[in-house]
Amino acid sequence: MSELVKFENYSLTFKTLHGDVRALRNLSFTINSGEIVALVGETGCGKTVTALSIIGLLPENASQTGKIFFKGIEVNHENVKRIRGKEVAIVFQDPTSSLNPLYTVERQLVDVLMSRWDISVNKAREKVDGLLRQVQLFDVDRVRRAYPHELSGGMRQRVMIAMALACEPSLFIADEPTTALDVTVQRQILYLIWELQRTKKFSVLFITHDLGIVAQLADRVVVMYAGNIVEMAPKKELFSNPLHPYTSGLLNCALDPRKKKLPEPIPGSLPSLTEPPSGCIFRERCRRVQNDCGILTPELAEVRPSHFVACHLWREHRG
Ligand SMILES: Nc1ncnc2c1ncn2[C@@H]1O[C@H](COP(=O)(O)OP(=O)(O)OP(=O)(O)O)[C@@H](O)[C@H]1O
Repeated sequence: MSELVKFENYSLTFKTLHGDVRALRNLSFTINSGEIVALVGETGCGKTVTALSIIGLLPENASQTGKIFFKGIEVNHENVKRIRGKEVAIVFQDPTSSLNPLYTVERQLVDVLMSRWDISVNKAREKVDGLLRQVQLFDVDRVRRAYPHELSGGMRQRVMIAMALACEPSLFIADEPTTALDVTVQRQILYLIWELQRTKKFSVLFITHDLGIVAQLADRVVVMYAGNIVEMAPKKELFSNPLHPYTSGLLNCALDPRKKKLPEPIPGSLPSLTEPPSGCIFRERCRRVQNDCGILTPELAEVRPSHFVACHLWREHRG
């Protein structure tokens, strides 16, 4: 498998009136061609800004260090526009805010097709039916003419996915695409993404805090905590052998209908990103904290094949 996206010691800071928010710290990971990588972690841990960094959609108060490569070429101000909306398509949680309420579905798909492929309106119109069918919107005539408010949440999300497909991306980023939908529609949309990935072979960066989704969809999992990658492994390995206390905590938190008791939450909350604690970023909430944890920052290291963890507990196992 070749590397499609590579983060190399990438850090991102937001300058604010209350100080520097260290949103991402020293991220190093890859998304390979044709794989589904799940990015998981609590709200505010940096999942969305990681995705936005790939397509350079960052606000003016952001400053970055380190590098991001796309297909082996470093992403910069000049080439990022060729990547955004062309090589990389993104679908967000709330399709309502991503769609233009004043335009029909057809108009919005035509706009995307024309700007991506530099084709005529008529050529673009011809492609709309095919795209709607690919996302299983079979009532094509009605959907083409519909405004976003005339569609259900699930249908709107399918339209968003159709807009992403119109770009024929190499990377499809799905940022909590099912969080706003009810459970049955959620499953349908997930299945659709999975099926499209299998046929079109694009890579997927799937952002979620739902480990149930990860268990079904992902090939590999990257666990983030307060802007840091704390663990990274193939899905089966991560679920059967979680090494970081934070990952274990997340897995324990998952609701299991077979258990009689409510799962125990991870105590405490995310640390300040303006004044992060010294040493290990997770130590204030960790049940297995040791003396070293307050002094040394654990590095992400491979302790089993393809299994990386940033935790002093596994220091002896580093390769
Ligand atoms: N423009 C900004 N200025 C200052 N801080 C920001 C800005 N954008 C994001 N942040 C901060 O960066 C951190 C990471 O945010 P991000 O949206 O990536 O989290 P997330 O893991 O995607 O959360 P969620 O699951 O809620 O979407 C948060 O602490 C957030 O407040």
